[in-house]
Amino acid sequence: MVELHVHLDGAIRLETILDVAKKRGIQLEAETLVDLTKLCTMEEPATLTEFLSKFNHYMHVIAGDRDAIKRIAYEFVETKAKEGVVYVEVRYSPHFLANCSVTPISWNQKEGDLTPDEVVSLVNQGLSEGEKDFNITVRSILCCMRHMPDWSMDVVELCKKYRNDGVVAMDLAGDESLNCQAYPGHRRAYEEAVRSGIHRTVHAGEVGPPAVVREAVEILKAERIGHGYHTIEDEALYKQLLKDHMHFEVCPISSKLTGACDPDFTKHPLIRFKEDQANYSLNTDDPLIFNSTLDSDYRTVKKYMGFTEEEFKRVNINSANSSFLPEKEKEKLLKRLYEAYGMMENTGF
Ligand SMILES: O=c1[nH]cnc2c1ncn2[C@H]1C[C@H](O)[C@@H](CO)O1
Repeated sequence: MVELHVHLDGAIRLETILDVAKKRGIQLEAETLVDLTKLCTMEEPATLTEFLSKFNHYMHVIAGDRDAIKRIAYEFVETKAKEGVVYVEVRYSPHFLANCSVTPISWNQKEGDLTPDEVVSLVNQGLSEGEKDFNITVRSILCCMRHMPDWSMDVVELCKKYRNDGVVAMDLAGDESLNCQAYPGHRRAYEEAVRSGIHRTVHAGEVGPPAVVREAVEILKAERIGHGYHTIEDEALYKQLLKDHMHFEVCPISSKLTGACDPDFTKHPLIRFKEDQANYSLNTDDPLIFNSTLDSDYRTVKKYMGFTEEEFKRVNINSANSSFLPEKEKEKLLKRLYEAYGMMENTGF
């Protein structure tokens, strides 16, 4: 399987949070695994804002700690390898994990000496050690945050600096009610990304209207759309994106629990994407918070949306094709998939 949309800070092991908190002498609101699970995970549909508030319960444990940051990256790779993923692009905000050279410092941390730049270097180390030990390919995407436009230029500069060290693209995450007209910092950063050949994805149309998707494509020059469910409410835009083979990074379980989509999966926009043979991937988004795995997302769409093995193959080949790997590496990944699926190379979809 190929996974293109998963947040590193939404994919931390609860055991690791408990362990690091103990080592650092940090007080948590929950002291046992059972209580921490209740605190950090969601079972019922809520809102994106409620979902985003879950990060407040544990990010202060990991942020600012070099060992912890490297560890979550390494463990992430182990988890994905066990799930049967062969290629994954994992995303995070370097600024959220830093405690210096960033304003404001997040999660009520005291100022320290860990910069966003060093965070990227630590995550890269953890990911590449994991790649070697678990034999899968991992690349990363650095996130700008909607409410922090002053960080965005930094993010694109970090993408440029680490482009030969596993960083393949930039993203814009967070609360999409904050549009880019009001926040020109993001637009400037995305313009710089285009100029420098940095790949671009944008969270859009997850809970927001099709206008946010249009802005992502037309102004930010997004090459992929994070979620994008509400695109189908603007038929002309949707048809145009279908024609352009725009890639939608779909996260089924996430879309129910964040309140992005109707909780009745049989009414999900993904069904329309499937019927139209759109270009999309299937992803976990934040498996820690949704208490999910890539397998549970696949099982969900199989059970409620009539997904077949053929469609899963098509989805993964499209995902590999829409990955932000350079052409040569993309070809290698596609070859690995074709072989695993027992397909000839030219029988793609
Ligand atoms: O599904 C999401 N929509 C918008 N923002 C999100 C989602 N999942 C995680 N994030 C935010 C919270 C994380 O701290 C940040 C970077 O990974 O991205």
